[in-house]
Amino acid sequence: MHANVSQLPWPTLDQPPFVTMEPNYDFSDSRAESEDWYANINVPSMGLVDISVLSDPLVPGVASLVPEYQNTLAQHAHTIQPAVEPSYKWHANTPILFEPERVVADSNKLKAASTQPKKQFACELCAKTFTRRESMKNHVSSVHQRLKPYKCQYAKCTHEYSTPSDLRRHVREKHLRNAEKLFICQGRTADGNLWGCGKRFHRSYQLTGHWKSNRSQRKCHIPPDFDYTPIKFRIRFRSCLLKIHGPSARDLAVVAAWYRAELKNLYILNNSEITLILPMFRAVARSPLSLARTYATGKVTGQFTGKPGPDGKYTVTMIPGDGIGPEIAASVEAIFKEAKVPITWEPVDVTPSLINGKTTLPADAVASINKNLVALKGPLATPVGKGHQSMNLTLRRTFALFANVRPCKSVQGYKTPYENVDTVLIRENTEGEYSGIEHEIVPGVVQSIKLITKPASERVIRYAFEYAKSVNKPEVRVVHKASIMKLSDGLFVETAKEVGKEYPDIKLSFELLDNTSLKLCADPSEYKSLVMVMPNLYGDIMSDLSSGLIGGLGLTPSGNMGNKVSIFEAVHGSAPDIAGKGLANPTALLLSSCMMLRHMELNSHADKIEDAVLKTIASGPENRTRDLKGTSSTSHFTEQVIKNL
Ligand SMILES: NC(=O)C1=CN([C@@H]2O[C@H](COP(=O)(O)OP(=O)(O)OC[C@H]3O[C@@H](n4cnc5c(N)ncnc54)[C@H](O)[C@@H]3O)[C@@H](O)[C@H]2O)C=CC1
Ligand SMILES: O=C(O)CCC(=O)C(=O)O
Repeated sequence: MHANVSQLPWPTLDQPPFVTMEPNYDFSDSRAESEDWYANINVPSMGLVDISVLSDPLVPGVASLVPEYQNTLAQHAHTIQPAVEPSYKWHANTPILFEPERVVADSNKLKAASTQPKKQFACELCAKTFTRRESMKNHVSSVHQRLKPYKCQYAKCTHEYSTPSDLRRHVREKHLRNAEKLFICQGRTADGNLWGCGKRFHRSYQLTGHWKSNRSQRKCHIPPDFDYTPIKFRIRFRSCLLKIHGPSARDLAVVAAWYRAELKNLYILNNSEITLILPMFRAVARSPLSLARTYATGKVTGQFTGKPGPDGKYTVTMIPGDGIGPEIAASVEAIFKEAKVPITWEPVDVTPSLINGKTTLPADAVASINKNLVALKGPLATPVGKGHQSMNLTLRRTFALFANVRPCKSVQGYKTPYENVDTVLIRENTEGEYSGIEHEIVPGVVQSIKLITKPASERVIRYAFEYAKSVNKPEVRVVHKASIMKLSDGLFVETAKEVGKEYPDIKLSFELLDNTSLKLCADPSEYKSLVMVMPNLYGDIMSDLSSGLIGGLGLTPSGNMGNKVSIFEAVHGSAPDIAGKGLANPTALLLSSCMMLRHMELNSHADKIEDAVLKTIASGPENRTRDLKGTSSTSHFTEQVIKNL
């Protein structure tokens, strides 16, 4: 039978998958980390099984918390991928087949091999194996001596080592002595058993009665009666590195499923990955889980550099906007006040003025945004077919807000035809069809110029790649119509191909806009694992289309990102049909404000507000606004969010 692991049914989890423990094993012995060790203890083995099951959403959280680890993550992008339940990703180099015959064959091979002297000490830097540890060490020092590619990643630590195990030892001894809440679990599965060890971090768990230690020998023994009941895991372990070796894909799946159910953050990694990201885990283990950024913005550009005032509060420019703008802005302000967000709003007016025939922003508004570097904006109405240019576009051009990030995520508790929609598109925000270069050639004939430039295409496409990296999405998809607009969209596509070369770990794909529209409507699940990037108008349209998939424009936030300034706003417009009636849904602006808070690194406030908003929507139609088939007014919704804070 050849069944691919991903075809196995997702296991049911009535019981924890571990029953017995490996008694008194000294985990400080590095042999535990080599494949040969498993051969020694005669586990019928299909080889070292490395699976990369990552529970989203920690990776983006990690990346945002410790930017210097982004490279590490990028290097391992091929193995570190967010798991999309219920499938799991297996190590790229280790195709696993659920193949009982092979297990038997493998164990026969092992038995045969055990009669010969074993070459069980592998050089970690090349493929050579040795029968004696000393020979292996001699080989390392003579062949690889001068190479010290393994650098300690702790801040201010400059140690470099030639082997991963040396680096590992250094990290353990120098940096992890006082680690808290970090659990490294090394295990194997056989008949569903798992054993593990907290190494010498057990003290912080206070699992008294279960752990014995001999600190002088730096050893930790797991007594045979160690009780791994899930409740302890649930309480104690927030981040867990779990390494599983085993003969049965199903066992691995059960363990993975169990841990995913019990732990918010689970990574299953191979040895070298563990070494590399250990410090990162340590940082994360000490941080709130809330660092996971759901409505995230890319961290590459638009980094917020503002500083709080002497009162500890940040000043943020508030543009209430037109139509429903003031109503939804008031809702945000009320909720922020109750949530005690350390922000002082600086309201500004952006009524346009025509100076030398150009639509111009009021100088006060420009000064405020330049000073505060961040703004929250309600919708601004633009007259159709006449009158001033769009103030929305003027703002984006004035502050060079070149990338518009538009995430769109199903709202739990509000049912729509598709569940688990999770798309993100990045819209070029300064030119394209929105460049506003239009003229009448002769009466009845007008020309509108779609301006596409290489620099603008390049920066938004690079932003899309960096964004994909930071939220751990493996693919960037360029949405275009270069079949028709061969030069303009053609330039966008060609630029993407060039930029894509800088990101070999991220897949670059292309799709015609009409096809994307069809596919998004027919089944948006494919778009979960990628970031779309596209010229301006396409982004505008596709983001409204995406909003339709999750319940409408009242739900979708956005961020206009520049290198210095960023402005956050809902995707929707001023909704003149419901303005002043108390019917507006403030969710989109609230979620935009959460994006803004995360951009400002005020993550816990963002989480608190986002949770309260989503909880309110899920609580029933009486607390939902009319656009979500509810009966609530804007003010009632706001009160409920405040109650749920
Ligand atoms: N970024 C911005 O400030 C944008 C401004 N606009 C401007 O907004 C004005 C109105 O444009 P429309 O085409 O009508 O688009 P719109 O987005 O304002 O409204 C479209 C539909 O969605 C509903 N809707 C939108 N937001 C809602 C919310 N928060 N709660 C409940 N229902 C909501 C409206 O009632 C309407 O039925 C125009 O002047 C347009 O130029 C349009 C899009 C974006
Ligand atoms: O400025 C406007 O009226 C429309 C702006 C727009 O298309 C957008 O924000 O998506």
